[in-house]
Amino acid sequence: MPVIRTLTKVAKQALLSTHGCGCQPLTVAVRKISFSPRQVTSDASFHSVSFSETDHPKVLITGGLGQLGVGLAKLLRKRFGKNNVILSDIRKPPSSVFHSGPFIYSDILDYKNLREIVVNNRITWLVHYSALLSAVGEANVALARSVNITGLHNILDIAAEHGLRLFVPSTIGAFGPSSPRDPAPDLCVQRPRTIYGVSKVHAELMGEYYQHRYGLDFRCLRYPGIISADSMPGGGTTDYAVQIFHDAIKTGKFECNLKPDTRLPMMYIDDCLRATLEVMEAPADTLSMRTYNINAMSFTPEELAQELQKQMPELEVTYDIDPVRQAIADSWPMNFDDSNARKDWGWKHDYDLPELVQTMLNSFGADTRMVHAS
Ligand SMILES: NC(=O)c1ccc[n+]([C@@H]2O[C@H](COP(=O)([O-])OP(=O)(O)OC[C@H]3O[C@@H](n4cnc5c(N)ncnc54)[C@H](O)[C@@H]3O)[C@@H](O)[C@H]2O)c1
Ligand SMILES: C[C@@H](O)[C@H](N)C(=O)O
Repeated sequence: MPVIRTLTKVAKQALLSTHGCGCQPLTVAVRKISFSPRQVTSDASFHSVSFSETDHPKVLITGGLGQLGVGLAKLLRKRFGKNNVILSDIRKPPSSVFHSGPFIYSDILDYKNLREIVVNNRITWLVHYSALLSAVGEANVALARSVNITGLHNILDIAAEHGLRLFVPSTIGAFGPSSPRDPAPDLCVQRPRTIYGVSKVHAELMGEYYQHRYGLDFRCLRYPGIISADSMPGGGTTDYAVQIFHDAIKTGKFECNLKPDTRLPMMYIDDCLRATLEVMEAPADTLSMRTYNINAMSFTPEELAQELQKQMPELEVTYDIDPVRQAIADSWPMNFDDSNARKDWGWKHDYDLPELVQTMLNSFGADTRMVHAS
């Protein structure tokens, strides 16, 4: 590829001018030079902006209006200050979000616009949440390929060019039917059968490649299905585990689109967002790898319903299986081995199934009483 050829030439020239003999391995020289994988000319002068240890990061979150972004912004703003965390998306923010801190329009398919945002706001950390999830991805493969793969390429190049610390979430969906399922370790066969999963394996590999090749500070967690009370999921296979709370409280009934014995790894949103902050703050030398599984609990729809029924005995759960979602779920791990995250940077979850159910019901207030009474 011409870009790679140009980069190799630049790297070789830099190597020769710095070390004379040029006897160091090329990869070492490449890591030391903060050049961009895109838009590099042979006479470009490379420099990186340095920040003092006490500076807070300046964070940009892409795809920030989905299930996870607003909660992450809240957590990061508490830690780094309101104005140091910018939420972005292509959708119009609700007024509560718009008034809670900086929000900006950003389409990750628009490379120049992304670069302008990073430069003008002196961004140092990028959290890349934009994606099409597993079920909506299967319904629109072309768009999923574009957002999840082309969009990621833009993000990687911007991050490498501007020396950003980059977080890209991966997922249980990055595994497939030939992966070990109970539990899935960090390193094993990954042959997912969805465009979502394929794009996430691609993201893991590209991020790690950019880390080795260009010194990009890439960090990635494979999230389980995430459960939250005040934000709705964006079209995934694990959505049922959020919807059940809404329907239980509103109507006392829930129709599940997965079979009662479909076991999947799940996590309460607070654990997920805290893990994200923790891995972003972890000193680089504690990270023996750049893509980690994180785990909390693992349950089936039947087990979740039973836990809910302890507090809402009248809850009726029926099953009407969605074949697309069921096939996806059947190809995913039932459990995650996250021992490397626990060992390397001290990952520890707070919420198991009983605490999750209690916390979700508490978030919905006293509404459970209405169902009990009806
Ligand atoms: N929620 C989960 O259970 C879960 C589990 C594993 C991994 N993840 C990952 O975490 C990240 C966030 O997940 P989420 O649940 O908040 O997703 P979501 O589907 O709720 O939100 C994704 C956001 O991306 C935005 N988006 C779409 N196209 C865009 C574009 N061209 N430019 C900019 N933004 C665009 C959408 O408007 C949306 O707000 C995703 O990468 C997802 O793969 C989520
Ligand atoms: C698991 C995760 O990646 C997402 N919630 C999905 O089901 O697609």
